[in-house]
Amino acid sequence: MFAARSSLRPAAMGAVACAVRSISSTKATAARVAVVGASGGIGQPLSMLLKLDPSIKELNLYDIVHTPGVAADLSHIPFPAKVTGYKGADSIHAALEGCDVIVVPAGVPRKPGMTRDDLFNINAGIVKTIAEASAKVAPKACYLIISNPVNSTVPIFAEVLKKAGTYNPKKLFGVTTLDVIRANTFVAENQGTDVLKTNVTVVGGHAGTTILPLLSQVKGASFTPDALAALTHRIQFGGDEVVKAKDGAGSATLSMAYAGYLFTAKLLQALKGEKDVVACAFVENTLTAAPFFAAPVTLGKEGVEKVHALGSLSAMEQEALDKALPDLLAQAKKGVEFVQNAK
Ligand SMILES: NC(=O)c1ccc[n+]([C@@H]2O[C@H](COP(=O)([O-])OP(=O)(O)OC[C@H]3O[C@@H](n4cnc5c(N)ncnc54)[C@H](O)[C@@H]3O)[C@@H](O)[C@H]2O)c1
Ligand SMILES: O=C(O)C[C@H](O)C(=O)O
Repeated sequence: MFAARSSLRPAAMGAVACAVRSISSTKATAARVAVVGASGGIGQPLSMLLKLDPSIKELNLYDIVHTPGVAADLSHIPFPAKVTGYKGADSIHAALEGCDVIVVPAGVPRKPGMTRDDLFNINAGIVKTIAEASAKVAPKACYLIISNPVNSTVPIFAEVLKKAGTYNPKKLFGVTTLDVIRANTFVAENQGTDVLKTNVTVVGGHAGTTILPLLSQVKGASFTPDALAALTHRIQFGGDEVVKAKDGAGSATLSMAYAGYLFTAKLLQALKGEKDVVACAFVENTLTAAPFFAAPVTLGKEGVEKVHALGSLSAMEQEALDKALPDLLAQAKKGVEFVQNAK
C-alpha cells in the first residue's frame, strides 16, 4: 500500500467535467503530450481524458488512420489543450517533436484464445517504429507504453533508444495501472470496503501469472485462503475476462483509457515539481533478476526518482514471484533480440 488514495485518483478525475474545468483557471498550463494510436479503442477515450486535463497545453494525436476527425471532435471541448491530428507515417515526426510525454496505445488487441505474447509479431514492429521516431525527434520525452505484450514492448522501446544513444531509464514506463485499478475494484468488492480508499500494490509484469498483486500488504484486509487464491487469479486474468466478454471485438479500452490517463496525470504532476507522487509502473530496476519489473515508483521532475523495495511478501507471493521471473526474463530477451536482429 504505497500509493496514497490521491495518488491514484488525481483531482482532475473528479469525472464531472465542470469540476475539472474549475481547476483550469487556477493551474498554469504547460505540458505537451502526444498519443500514438490515438484513433483506437483506447486512444480515443484516453485522448478525451487528456483533453480534460488543464495542465496540458498541446495534445498531438497521431495514428495511421482517422486522427483528423478525432482531433476536430475533441477540439470543440472547452479546455486549454490545443488538439492537433496527425495522420500517417509521414507525420509522425511532426506529431512527436517537442513533446514532454508520449503515450503509446498503438497496435492490435487480443481476441479470445490469444495470449498477449501472440500479439508480438505485429506489435513489436509497430512499437519499434514509434521508438525510432521518438529517439529522433523527442529524445528527452517520457514514454508511456501501453501496447502489448508490455513485458516485451518496453524492452523493445529501450533497445531502440539504446541503439540511438538516447535511452534514459528514468523516462521509460510500461503502464500497469490497469492491474492496480482492477485490484482495487475486486478487493473492495470482496472486503465490502470503500473502493475509493482501497489501494493495492501490484508488481511484476503485465501478463497472466507475471502480474503479482501484493494482497498481504493491503492494510486492514483479511482474506480466506479461497478468496486470496480467487482474487489473485482474477487480478492476473482480468484482461481475459474483458476479452471473453467482448467476444472478438477487442480487449479492455475504457478502463485502460482511465488507467492510462491516471498514470499520465500523475507523471505530469511530478514533472511539474509536485512531491511524493507514487505509482506502480513497469520500469528498469534491480529489484529482481528481471531487467524490467513493475514496482511502486516515486515520480519526479526527471521521471523515475526512486524505485521502492517490494516490502515483505507472503510465502504465496514469494513463490509466485519466483515462478514469474523466468517468464519476465524470457519475454524481455525476446524484445531485445527482436531489435538486435532487425535489419
Ligand atoms: N497495458 C495495458 O494494460 C493494456 C490494456 C489494454 C490494451 N492494451 C494494448 O493496447 C493496444 C491497443 O489496444 P486498442 O484496444 O486500443 O486497439 P485498437 O485496434 O482499437 O487501436 C489501436 C490503434 O493503433 C493504431 N495503429 C496501428 N499501427 C500503428 C502505427 N504503426 N502507428 C500508430 N498507430 C498505429 C490503429 O490504427 C488503431 O487506431 C493493444 O496492443 C492492446 O493489447 C494494453
Ligand atoms: O488483456 C489484454 O489483452 C489487454 C490488457 O492487457 C488488459 O489487461 O486488459
